[in-house]
Amino acid sequence: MTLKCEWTQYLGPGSSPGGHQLTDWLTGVQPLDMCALRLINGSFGLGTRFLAPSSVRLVRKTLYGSQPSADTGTNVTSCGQQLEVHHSRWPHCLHFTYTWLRDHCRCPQCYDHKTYQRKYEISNIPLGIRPVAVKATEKELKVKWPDGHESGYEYKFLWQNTFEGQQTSYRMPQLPWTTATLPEAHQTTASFKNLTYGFILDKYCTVPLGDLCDPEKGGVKRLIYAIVKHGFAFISEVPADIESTRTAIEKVCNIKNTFFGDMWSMKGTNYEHFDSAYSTAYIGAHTDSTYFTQACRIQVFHCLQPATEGGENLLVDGFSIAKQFRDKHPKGYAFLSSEAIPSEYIEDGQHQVSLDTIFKHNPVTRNIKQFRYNIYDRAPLSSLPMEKTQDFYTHFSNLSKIINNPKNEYWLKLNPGTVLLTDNWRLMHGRANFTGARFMCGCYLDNDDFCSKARVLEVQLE
Ligand SMILES: C[N+](C)(C)CCCC[C@H](N)C(=O)O
Ligand SMILES: O=C(O)CCC(=O)C(=O)O
Repeated sequence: MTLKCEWTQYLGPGSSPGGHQLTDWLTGVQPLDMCALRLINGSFGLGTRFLAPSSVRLVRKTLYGSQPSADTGTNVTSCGQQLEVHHSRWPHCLHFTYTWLRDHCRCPQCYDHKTYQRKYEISNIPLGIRPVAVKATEKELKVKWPDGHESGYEYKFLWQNTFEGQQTSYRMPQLPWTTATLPEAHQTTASFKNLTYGFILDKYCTVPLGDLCDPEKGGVKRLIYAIVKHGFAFISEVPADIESTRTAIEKVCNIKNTFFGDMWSMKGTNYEHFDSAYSTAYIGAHTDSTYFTQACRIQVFHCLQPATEGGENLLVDGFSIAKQFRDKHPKGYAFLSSEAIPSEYIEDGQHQVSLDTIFKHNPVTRNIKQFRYNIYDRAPLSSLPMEKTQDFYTHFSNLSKIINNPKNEYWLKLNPGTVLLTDNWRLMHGRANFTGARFMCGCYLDNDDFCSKARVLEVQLE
């Protein structure tokens, strides 16, 4: 049951501080479930409102406040220059400063709904702006400004676009794993010793190519969902050649062109690029492109021809490593989250350099956003004063011990037909040394393009 409340239309700016008279604010009971709005500042009026009982209690508390009026009990407590809005479908109320509200006006004069761009000059908004009237309708919060301008805000817009609203918004869970907690079907191949050739595909992490091609089947969304959740996923039933791999990946996202090319391939014999990836050597767990200021986001591998012997791939979850390292070595975690380390890539015509930390965090939530770890591509350690270098080596080698713990190593054998996608901002990869004509192709996807695709498909990212 909800209550229908009616508030008088009075109240203009300049009234005395400490509250304003509201009369007949509670007039009846209605079985309606709508938004509730509480006037904090009390310098303007509201029209007919529908309030949930809990909101009515809030309103009463506010109206009677700390200094209830002896006569009518309808004074409004002044709580600063803001509105507090409570919607029956919100788990908590939200506060809005008037400047924020004016800045987020979505009327066609202020916002171009065709280009999704703002249209006004911010310095034209007086920072002390206050509305002359506020009204909460079923659909939106309406605000009238002193110059006659009117703004309307849908409640969904307000919830989705405030810091406070975002705190409780749904985010796709990222599930850090060790080999003990990998999705069940993967565990059979979790240890290098027990490696079964041709890993078992599991329904959580594998999307057949046909499901990517048919929009009805939602394959792209499922694939992205799995990559966000576990840091990796597979596309199965892909013809084992470079062009078919390209076509399959392009269903997901544009391919990123780097100096390795858009689609690249490695034979292990010809050193097409001067990097150990183009040899037959063992490569320990690492993330790629630490030498780019923005590392490639997704790493794609399609093994078109397996090795005669060896050549298995290794995956290690960097977010799980981050957690283990932070729990065991909090000082080391703080050090490697704040001290920047240079990385580089050098070959004929190329000298790529990037200076950044190993752990990177979302500047607002502080959650880990990226793990950058590559022992091979570290540049000379010129970013730290010599007196800090001993600390660096201590923390870095402690980190490396955790990375090399077999409980974090998931080894798998890639076979023609199944394409592996890993989140290179989270997962490390590596490979065993090999013999034979192993032929691997793949490509990278850019961070911005991949995240954009995820958002378009409504996968809520961190
Ligand atoms: C993947 N692909 C074969 C194109 C390049 C491999 C580059 C490896 C480089 N050391 C890095 O970690 O970025
Ligand atoms: O050959 C492989 O499977 C992986 C090579 C590698 O580590 C890389 O390309 O970064």
